[in-house]
Amino acid sequence: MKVAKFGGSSLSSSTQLKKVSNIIQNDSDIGAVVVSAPGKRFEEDIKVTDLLIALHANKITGLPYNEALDAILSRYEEIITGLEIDFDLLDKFRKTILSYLENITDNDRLLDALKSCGEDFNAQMLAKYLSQEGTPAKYYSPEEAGIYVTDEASNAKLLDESYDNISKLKSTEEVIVIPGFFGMSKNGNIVTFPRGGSDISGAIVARGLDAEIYENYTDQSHIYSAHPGFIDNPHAIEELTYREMRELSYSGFGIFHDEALEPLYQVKIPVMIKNTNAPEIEGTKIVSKRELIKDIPVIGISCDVGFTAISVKDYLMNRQVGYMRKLLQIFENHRVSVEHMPSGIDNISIIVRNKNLEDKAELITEDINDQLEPEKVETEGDLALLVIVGEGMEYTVGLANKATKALTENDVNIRMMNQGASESSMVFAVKMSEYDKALNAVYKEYFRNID
Ligand SMILES: Nc1ncnc2c1ncn2[C@@H]1O[C@H](COP(=O)(O)OP(=O)(O)O)[C@@H](O)[C@H]1O
Ligand SMILES: N[C@@H](CC(=O)OP(=O)(O)O)C(=O)O
Repeated sequence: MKVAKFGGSSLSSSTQLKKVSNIIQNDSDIGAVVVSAPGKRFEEDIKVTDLLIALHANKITGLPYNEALDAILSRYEEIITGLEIDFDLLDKFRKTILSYLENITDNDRLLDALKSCGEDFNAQMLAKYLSQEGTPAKYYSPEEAGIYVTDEASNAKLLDESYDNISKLKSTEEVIVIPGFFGMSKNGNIVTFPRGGSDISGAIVARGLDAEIYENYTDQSHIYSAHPGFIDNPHAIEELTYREMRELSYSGFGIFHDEALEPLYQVKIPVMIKNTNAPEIEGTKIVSKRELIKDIPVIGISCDVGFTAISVKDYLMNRQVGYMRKLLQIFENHRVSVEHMPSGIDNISIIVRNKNLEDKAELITEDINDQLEPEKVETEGDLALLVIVGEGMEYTVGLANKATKALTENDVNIRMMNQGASESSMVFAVKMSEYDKALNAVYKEYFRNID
């Protein structure tokens, strides 16, 4: 049995929902479907999840919200009309949103409940349409499916008992349709996963139902070796491992959520990335282990922007026992998580994401000066990280040299570099303004002779 997850780009309009329905009807192995909210129909369009977030912002700041509500409902009206399904659904959706707005007093809880509507309504519409088209389908809310999560708003983590609950759905005769992106806490709150989290829901359902394969449908036929928005005609990856995918999606490959691999890797359910607009193309497979390809040690190069390096220089740092612990403690005290820490004998750089650092750089610097009394503390913002990933890198000599050569020849100033302990990744920090140039230079160096 397969579990198929369809992303926002696959469900952005009635035309897209019809394609999704065709895929399900033509593949009797698909036993369960997880859906996202309607995504963008064109470049400047707004995802329904973002419209719901805007509605919430209006509500909590006391601004009128009727226009925001109408913008959301008009997306569903187009789909209901195009699919010619029961028009009463639209009234039901309006009442659901209004009841959340009227009854949920806590702002964070209200945000999660509103965000959940995007996927929840899509799942109800798809189940109706499939049944109408002759493929009996049954909608299950996450609560009905037994998807229970922790109670921290917008940061759901799955409770393990959910897998047993979901497995009870195995005997369902109809195609199961479940909304992605949220679960229910034991306190009865709707709690969403982080953004892009329908991929996580899909993985959870695949594991709960012991699926043979988890198909993840999007608007690309493959995962490419670099973001197709930045590299022309990038190399299409046939197969990559969970470990490679996690590194790449954590650092910029937005096509599949890095946390969606966690439910899968122990039970080794493979993931197929497929295109809703071209389902006949096989796609990219994510597996627990793969054959290494001799001439392709690097599988992908991702690039992510918005980092700051806080660098500390202290003579004989290496001789001071507990120095790193004290330094890291300062970041922990400010609740800032650390991404990388390249170091030398007398210096160390702590690299953090700007969105986690917020405006705490000065306070952290003050604490470092007070508690460690180093020679110098420097902060450099506006950095981008280039992450080069491949299980084959461990066995190939001269790969770092290739990257530094390409960057130097293209006048890109390398601010820092770090080789992961696993030897299956390397990280280069460059100025944010140079990341496009850096990515193109390094990509060409590794993939010049590979189509
Ligand atoms: N290496 C990559 N290969 C393919 N797509 C990528 C890659 N990196 C980023 N993307 C982006 O991921 C997008 C698909 O992910 P997402 O927007 O989450 O889709 P969906 O709405 O289907 O869930 C693509 O349109 C593409 O812009
Ligand atoms: N709709 C949610 C969850 C999600 O996974 O969406 P998508 O499949 O479009 O990435 C979001 O926009 O974050």
